[in-house]
Amino acid sequence: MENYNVMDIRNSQYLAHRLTGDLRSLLSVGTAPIVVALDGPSGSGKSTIATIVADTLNAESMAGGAVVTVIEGDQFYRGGSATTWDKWSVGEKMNHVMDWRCQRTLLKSLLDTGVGIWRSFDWDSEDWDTDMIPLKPEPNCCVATPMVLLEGVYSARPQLADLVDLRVLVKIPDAVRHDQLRQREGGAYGSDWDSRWAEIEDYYFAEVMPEEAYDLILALPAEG
Ligand SMILES: Nc1ncnc2c1ncn2[C@@H]1O[C@H](COP(=O)(O)OP(=O)(O)OP(=O)(O)O)[C@@H](O)[C@H]1O
Ligand SMILES: Nc1ccn([C@H]2C[C@H](O)[C@@H](COP(=O)(O)O)O2)c(=O)n1
Repeated sequence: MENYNVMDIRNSQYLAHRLTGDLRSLLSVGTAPIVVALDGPSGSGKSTIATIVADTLNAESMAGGAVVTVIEGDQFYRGGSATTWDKWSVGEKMNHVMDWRCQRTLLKSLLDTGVGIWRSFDWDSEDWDTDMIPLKPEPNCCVATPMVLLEGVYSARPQLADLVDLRVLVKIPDAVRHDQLRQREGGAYGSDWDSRWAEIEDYYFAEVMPEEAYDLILALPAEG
């Protein structure tokens, strides 16, 4: 019997397989470019799932060109210093943590012109935890493919709703998610992480985007 309460890459592969099937169907009926938001709490496996889905659908492409373009949500991180962060209300934190205006401009440009240009947060900068908000000097550029997959926590937020065709929530047991975060972040994942990031994620998934606000919940089957 499968155990869904332990960290196992097959669980992300299973979720990716399910999403791939749904997106394949959508691609056969939707008008390109179709915009999909892959949302879920930090560490739930969104990036891993998005990569598997895109690799699978792109490999199937008869014409040889990419079918799915993945845009990584953490490129839009704009959190700032802990001092500034602590002064904000939960709503202000949610509004600031990711630059949804930049995401909006990018998606709109992809839909209107077929091309999008933006600058990513520089996670390698010494200044990542300051109010300076370091951005990489060289811009990113992408062209619209039949499907654009914006992955990242808050990607299904109401401020982007008119540009998004399908809102997907990745839902895995919290204990597994915490193990995945611990694996990725190592020592950086501790009590500070919970107080700094989990508070707004909890607020967002309870008050702003509860499960019923999504078009698709990507969850592992109930055990039994
Ligand atoms: N099913 C899995 N089994 C084991 N490790 C996994 C699984 N899915 C993801 N991981 C690992 O867990 C970590 C978090 O996964 P990933 O980065 O895909 O999540 P995420 O939801 O995109 O996270 P964040 O939102 O914080 O960026 C990564 O180190 C990834 O390699
Ligand atoms: N080093 C850090 C610090 C903070 N985060 C936060 C920001 C989001 O709440 C979340 C990740 O967002 P996603 O990658 O899902 O778009 O965690 C972080 O990721 N890393």
